[in-house]
Amino acid sequence: MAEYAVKVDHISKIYSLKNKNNQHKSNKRFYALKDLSFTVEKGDVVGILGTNGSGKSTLSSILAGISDIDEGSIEIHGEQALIAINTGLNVQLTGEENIRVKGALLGLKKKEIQRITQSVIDFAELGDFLYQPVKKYSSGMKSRLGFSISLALDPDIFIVDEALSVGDKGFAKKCLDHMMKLRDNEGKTIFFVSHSISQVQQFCKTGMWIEGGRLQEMGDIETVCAHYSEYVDQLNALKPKEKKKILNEKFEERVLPDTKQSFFSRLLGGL
Ligand SMILES: Nc1ncnc2c1ncn2[C@@H]1O[C@H](COP(=O)(O)OP(=O)(O)OP(=O)(O)O)[C@@H](O)[C@H]1O
Repeated sequence: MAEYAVKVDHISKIYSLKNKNNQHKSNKRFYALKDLSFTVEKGDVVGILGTNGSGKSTLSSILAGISDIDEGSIEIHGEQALIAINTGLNVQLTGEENIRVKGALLGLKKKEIQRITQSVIDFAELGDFLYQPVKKYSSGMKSRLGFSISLALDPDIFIVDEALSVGDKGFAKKCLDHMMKLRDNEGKTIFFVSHSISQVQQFCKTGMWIEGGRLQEMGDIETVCAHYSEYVDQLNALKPKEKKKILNEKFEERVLPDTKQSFFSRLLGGL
């Protein structure tokens, strides 16, 4: 049996960019993630850091098996669950129906679905809202439901993408305490995406810093958090004009050269 939970080998994710008028996809392509390689051992708790648009959610959905990769390969050992804002819930259905649908999709028996429902009732503390359509939930309530369903399904690998940022502080603490128990007593593998450096530092063993779609640094949580904080402070200290210039350069580095040649360049190439 492999000792690692995840092995990622030179993966990239490419998106097509739309033209300015937003009507058609252009032939410009963009690296949301570029050439990432890393291994995560079973039982590790990895905090994923990075500024806006750096690629954290893209990586989360790849690790959860929801999004494909365009280059490289990925090996996952164990069942994964993504816990993210607005993911995995059908808003037309009630909370309780969402549990039943999820259970049925996973091929669970009626008794197991009942156990999960009870566990969600106890953990989410949504009261009668569990029987209301999810479209009537606040974002914090959706987070409570999504989190509680994933905990009850008991996967091997949790991918928590900013899911605690919308709930109230009490619920966030309850979730973190619960995940700490899973980390310490059950050796679950956890990926934890958050903009709260202190939360990541407190909870995770390993730090992963993604910047501009690339893996900037991975290692001991204290070191990675210190380097990332320093970078954010430096970025924030820049004048708006300088900051804009750097962000534009970083964006251009991620754009692939046009693959489709214009009519004239094809004509000239043929000469
Ligand atoms: N479906 C898509 N089509 C085109 N581009 C996309 C798509 N999804 C994400 N991107 C782009 O890929 C890049 C990485 O996005 P991602 O959501 O992974 O960043 P992030 O680090 O999670 O950001 P944030 O901290 O703001 O949540 C961004 O530039 C984003 O605009």
